[in-house]
Amino acid sequence: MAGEALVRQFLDHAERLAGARIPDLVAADPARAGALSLRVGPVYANFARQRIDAATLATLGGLAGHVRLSLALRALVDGAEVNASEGRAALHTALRSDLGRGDVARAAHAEALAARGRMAGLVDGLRASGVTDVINIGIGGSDLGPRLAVDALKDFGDGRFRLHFVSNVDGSEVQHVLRGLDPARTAAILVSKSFGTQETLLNGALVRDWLGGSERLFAVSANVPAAEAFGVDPARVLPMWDWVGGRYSLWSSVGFAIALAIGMDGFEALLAGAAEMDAHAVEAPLEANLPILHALVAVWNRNALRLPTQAVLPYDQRLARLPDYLQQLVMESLGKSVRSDGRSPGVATVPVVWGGAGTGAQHSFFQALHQGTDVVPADFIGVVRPAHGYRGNHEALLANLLAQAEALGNGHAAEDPQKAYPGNRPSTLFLLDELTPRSLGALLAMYEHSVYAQSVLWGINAFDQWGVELGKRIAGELLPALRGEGDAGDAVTRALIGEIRARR
Ligand SMILES: O=P(O)(O)OC[C@H]1O[C@](O)(CO)[C@@H](O)[C@@H]1O
Repeated sequence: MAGEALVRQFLDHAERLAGARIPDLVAADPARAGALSLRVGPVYANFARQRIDAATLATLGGLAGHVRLSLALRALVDGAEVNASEGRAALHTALRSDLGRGDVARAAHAEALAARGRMAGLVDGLRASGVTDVINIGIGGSDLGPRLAVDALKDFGDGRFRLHFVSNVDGSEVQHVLRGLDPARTAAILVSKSFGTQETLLNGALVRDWLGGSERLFAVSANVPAAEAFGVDPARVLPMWDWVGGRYSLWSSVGFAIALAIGMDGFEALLAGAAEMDAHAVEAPLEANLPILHALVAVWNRNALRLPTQAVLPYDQRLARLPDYLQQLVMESLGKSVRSDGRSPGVATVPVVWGGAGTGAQHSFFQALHQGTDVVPADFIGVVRPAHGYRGNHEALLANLLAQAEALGNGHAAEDPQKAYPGNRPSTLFLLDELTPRSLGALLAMYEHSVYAQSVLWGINAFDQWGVELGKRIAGELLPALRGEGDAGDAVTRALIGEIRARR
């Protein structure tokens, strides 16, 4: 079907479903809960509480076919130049899968395996040393992925190392981390794809000097000469490549801290979980493809229901950092208002991603989710089998998870309007059998593929981030002015600099 006809259909469905109520959709079809669910390895997803129906999904599937989503996924893993503005591939899948066809993908996979072998050697060396504490110094993708995985997978480590993270250029963070550590028993990993990031270089220099030498200084970078010039021994520099985006990089040597926390076997299991999702994303038909379904629902919520934000609500304290991680993955990837071909997408793109872990979040922002004027679609993520023996707690956690999705969807009538719940608030519910390296890998890869699929549907580049450059440049120009060396900034900034300087 031609594109315009599909868009017309999409708009017709949007109008039809604008008035539809989730409880009615559920009541109308006894098979809905099963029909709108999908399992891929350890990840189960249920879309029955989304404001969609079979006809909508057929049209969305038509749109996916129209933009050749399956071919686009294949092009991604094969190493096509999907990052057009930088003339690069985005081969994060090659870090964990050998799905890619052709020389480019195969060469990338071979390089990834070689780097992983070197990383395993460094892990062994550190384990055999007297080091007790390791600091990961990096920001954005060089921080959020390792931080999330180290936190989420604590139960899988033997506790050989205490892992610490420093990302902010705010000196309080590094001060608090260094306090109480012994430089003679601490190692630091500088993680920076570019090795040009202000925060990481400043913090890295502080820690390098604090360590009093470079024997316990490691680096992960695509800019090996800069890491060496910084004083890191080449034997302790692990490679990165321009074909891996920072926010897609935890599967590379950027995951060194993860391997230190859970061992190489655990790290390999994380990659295997992601590889399972890669194979599914590339091979499953559109209508039974979890990341594609997730992406179609995201586009539906953004463009048909016009919902401006998206909540991520893990019901597992170990996943408390997932909203932060997904904020970068989604918002840096999809925060674009120009298509790759230079045209306007013509529709809204990225939602604001936010969230927090249940049940704590229930006692902070859930009031607004239930009765606020904006409808916020949510991804709930629960874990069936806990890693602790407190059965009563876990049952209460799961009961809360199920209750919140039901309450948001169905609402509740009351005579007193203050006490009424409008409901009709869509959500997707994920269940992991257990939180393991494998299931975490599969879940994160699901989000990566969904983000890429959304970018293809909108025609935007998911792999560049030009929007972060201007602020960095201006900060560089303001630095001398803050020190009192000349003038910079506009009238407001100059007034603010004056205020700061007067109070120093
Ligand atoms: O790993 P690097 O090069 O230090 O970059 C850190 C982060 O900075 C960004 O480039 C944004 O400023 C992210 O995309 C990236 O993850």
